[in-house]
Amino acid sequence: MLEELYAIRGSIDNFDATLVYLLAERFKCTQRVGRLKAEHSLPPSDPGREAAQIKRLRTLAEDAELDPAFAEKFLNFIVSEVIQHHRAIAADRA
Ligand SMILES: C=C(O[C@@H]1C=C(C(=O)O)C=C[C@H]1O)C(=O)O
Repeated sequence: MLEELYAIRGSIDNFDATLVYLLAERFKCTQRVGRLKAEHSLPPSDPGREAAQIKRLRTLAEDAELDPAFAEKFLNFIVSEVIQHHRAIAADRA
């Protein structure tokens, strides 16, 4: 039993590592978007884009048998952090 538990935990650790790498790459992209927005005086957030992302992710989550409410909450958590970064980038340029 313990052998199986440790094996499963090994996989969980690998998944967590990929999440960190995925998030790091995503934040590199959003930082670039933040710099572009600041250069062109665009607002930090884009509610229309966010609504489209939520709709898409909820469908993907359903297909993947992941709770769509959780997928939405998770995206919102990340996007609010991104918007704070964009505000900081814009403030640095002001
Ligand atoms: C990255 C952007 O800025 C914000 C952050 C988003 C995100 O993290 O996906 C999406 C929309 C924006 O509110 C963008 O406009 O594309």
